[in-house]
Amino acid sequence: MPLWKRLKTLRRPTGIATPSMSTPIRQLLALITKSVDTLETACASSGVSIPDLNEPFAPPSEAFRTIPGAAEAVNIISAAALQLEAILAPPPLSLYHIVSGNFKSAALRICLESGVTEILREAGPQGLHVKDIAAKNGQDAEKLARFIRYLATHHVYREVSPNVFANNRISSMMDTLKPSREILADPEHKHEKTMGLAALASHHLDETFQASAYAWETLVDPATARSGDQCDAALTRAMGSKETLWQLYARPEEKLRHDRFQIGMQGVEAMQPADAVVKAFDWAVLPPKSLVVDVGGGVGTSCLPLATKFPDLRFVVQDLKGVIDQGKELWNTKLPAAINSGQVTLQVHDFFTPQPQTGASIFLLKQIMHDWSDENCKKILTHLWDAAGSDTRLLLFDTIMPLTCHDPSADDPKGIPGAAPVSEAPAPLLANYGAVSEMAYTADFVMFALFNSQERTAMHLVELLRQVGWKITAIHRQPGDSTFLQCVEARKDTPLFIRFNNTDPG
Ligand SMILES: C[S@@+](CC[C@H](N)C(=O)[O-])C[C@H]1O[C@@H](n2cnc3c(N)ncnc32)[C@H](O)[C@@H]1O
Repeated sequence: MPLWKRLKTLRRPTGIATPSMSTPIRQLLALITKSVDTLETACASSGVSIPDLNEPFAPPSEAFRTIPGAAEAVNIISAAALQLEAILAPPPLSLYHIVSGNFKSAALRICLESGVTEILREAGPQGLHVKDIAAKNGQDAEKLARFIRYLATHHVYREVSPNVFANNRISSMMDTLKPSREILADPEHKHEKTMGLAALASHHLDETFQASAYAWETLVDPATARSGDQCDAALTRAMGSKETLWQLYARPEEKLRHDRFQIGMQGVEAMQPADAVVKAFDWAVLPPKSLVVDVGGGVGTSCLPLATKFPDLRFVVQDLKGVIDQGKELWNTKLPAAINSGQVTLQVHDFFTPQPQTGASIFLLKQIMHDWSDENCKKILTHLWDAAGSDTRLLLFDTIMPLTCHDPSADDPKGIPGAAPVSEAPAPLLANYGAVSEMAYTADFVMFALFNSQERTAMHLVELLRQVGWKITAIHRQPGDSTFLQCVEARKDTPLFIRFNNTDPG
C-alpha cells in the first residue's frame, strides 16, 4: 500500500487529534474501537451474531466472517489486541509466551490423545470434574487437571468451577465427533472419516513436534546446516534415521502415522475452495487445444474442474506411478469421458528428469515448490525451461509469505503486478496482521522441519526463478487470500538468459 494510504489509516476516525492519540496504545485502541463498530454494524444488519467463546464450535458460528468487511475488522481487532499485549505485558512474560510454546503443545497433545475434548462434549456445558474425566480416559486426575488448566489459561477449555472443565469454541476444534468410548478403545482409527483438523494437529504435535526440537542441532551441524536435502531435515535427527518423511511413512510400523497424515492433508485440502485454480488465472485467454501440463499434479485434483470448465483445452497430469494409478481410478469414476476422448492424459513422470511435454502452453505446479529446497526447485524448473517455448507460461500455485514490514514493491509502478499483498494492515499494526497470519508461518516451519524446504516470499521467488531463466510477469492474488494460495505467472527469460552462466546458486 502506498505510504499516503497507510498514513491515512492513522487518522483518528473523529478527526479530532488529542496528545494521547499519538501513543501506540491509543492508536491500537482506536483501531479496535473502529473495527468493533464495523463488525457489530455488519452483524446486526445481517442478523448474524458474534460467536460465544464458551460455546463449542459449529460451522454456522463462522457465518459472520463472510459479511463484507467483517473478516477484515476481525483481523484488525485480533492483531491490535495481540500487539497491545506485546507493548504492555512484562517483556519476560511475552518472551515466555514463545519459550513455552513446546509446553503448551505437550499439554495439548495429552488432552488430544486422551480424548478430553470428546469426553467433555458428552458432559455438556456444565462440564465434568477432572476425576470423572480421568476415570474415563485412565489418566492421573491431578496431573490431567494441571494440563487442562494450563490450556484453559490460554482459552482452550474453560474451568467452570474448581477442577470442573468444559469445552469451549477452541477446544472443540479437536473433536472427532465420535463417542469417547469408541476413540479411547480404538485410538488407532479415531481420525478415520473425520474433518481432519484433529488428525492434522495430532501429526503436528507428534513427528513434527519432535523434528522441531532438533532444529538448532540441524543448523549448527556443518554437515546439515546448508543442506537442502530432505534426508538432512530435522526430522531425520528426531527419528534417528536418514529417511525422508515418505520413506519413514512407507515402513509398515509407521502406517498409523502415514494414515493420520493423509487424513490431515485431506482436511487442509477441504479448506481450499475447489475452484481456487480455476479462479486464479484467466484460462479463457488460452486458444483452443492449448496444452496444460500439471507437473506433480497428484491424482489430478486441479485439472478436474479445469477440464470440466474448459473442454477445448488439453491436459496432461504428471506424477509418480502409484499416484497416477490412483488418479486413473478417480478420473474413471468422475470424468471418464475426458480420458476416453484424449482431452486428459495421466502420465508417469519424475520431475527431476527431462520433461517430455515440449508443446505446453502452461506448466502448472501446485504446492510443489514448497516441498523442495532451492537447489531442488532449480532442478525441476530447469527441466521445464528446457521443454518450454517462448510462449509457455509457468504457473506456480503456492503460499507467498508476506513480510512483517511494509512491502516496498507496492510502491513501484513498474514492478511485478501483484508482487505485494492485496492489503496491508493499517499502522501501527504489523503489515501482515501479526499472529493473525500464524498459519502461513506455521506451514513454513513445518516445511523446514520435515522436508528441509520452505514457503517463500515474492522476492525470494523472483530471484530463484531468475537464476534458472524464468521471469515472473505477474502474481495473481484474490481478495482475502493474502496468506494462502497465490498464482505466480512466469515466462522464459530469453534470449538474454544463458543458463550455463546462471545456474550457480552461489
Ligand atoms: C503436495 S502434493 C501436490 C499435488 C497436487 N499438485 C495438488 O496440489 O493437489 C505433491 C505431489 O508431488 C508429487 N511428487 C513428489 N515427488 C515427485 C517427483 N519426483 N516427480 C513427480 N511428482 C512428484 C507427489 O506424489 C505429490 O502428488
